[in-house]
Amino acid sequence: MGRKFFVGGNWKCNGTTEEVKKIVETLNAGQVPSPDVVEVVVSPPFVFLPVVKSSLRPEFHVAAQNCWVKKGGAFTGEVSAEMLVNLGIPWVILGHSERRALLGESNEFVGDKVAYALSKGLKVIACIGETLEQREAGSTVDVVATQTKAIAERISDWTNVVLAYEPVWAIGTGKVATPAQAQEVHAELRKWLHANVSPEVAASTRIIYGGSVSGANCKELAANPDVDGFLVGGASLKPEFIDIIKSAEVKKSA
Ligand SMILES: O=C(CO)COP(=O)(O)O
Repeated sequence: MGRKFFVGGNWKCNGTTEEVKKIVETLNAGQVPSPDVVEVVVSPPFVFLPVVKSSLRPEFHVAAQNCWVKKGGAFTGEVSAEMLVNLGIPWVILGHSERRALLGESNEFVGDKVAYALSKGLKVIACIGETLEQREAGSTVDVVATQTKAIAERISDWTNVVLAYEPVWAIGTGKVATPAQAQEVHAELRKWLHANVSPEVAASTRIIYGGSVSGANCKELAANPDVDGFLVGGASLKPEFIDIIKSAEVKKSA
């Protein structure tokens, strides 16, 4: 299997030049496990990608927070997958719930984006997750399976995909999923991949958790067998991100 622990930092729409410099300094000074144990990817806003890429320690990588669904052209305000490749940006986050909810990105649109980005050689952190209403209605597994299906139907190779389960009710709310809640959905997703894609893809695809992950709760979450890492929002802007990266050690000793 060998699913390497993955910790992503999604900076969202935050940061000034000065703040970005400070965050990078903190990341560069942090004592973290070796890249054999944990893969670290930080995702600043587009405008800061070049400076972060050039100043960040070399074993950490960068991700864009979005890209356009097809080849660039007359799409004002968009950034294409080709541009990210041209700048040497290896990763992109797609389908974040904030974009799904606020910008109306549908499952199909996200699936198309994932397929296009992969076809251009980008690695993709694909986000899925249910709202509170959906969870309370008992449809969590259906919702995340439908979101995953829209991706699975459009791609044939999962090697460069990390699936980020981010329950919407846990994002930016301080209300983290319990380790049992996270494990349950991750296990269901792996089961879905096993049945609908392949046993190999189910065994090798990293499924990471996002939603109010902090230095205080990361170890307990990381201890779950199907939690292969995190996508961190607010705490990725703070020094505690280093502690979250360190939670990879929990796997090593498991
Ligand atoms: O949306 C997230 C990461 O993509 C999670 O955000 P928070 O960690 O701030 O809840």
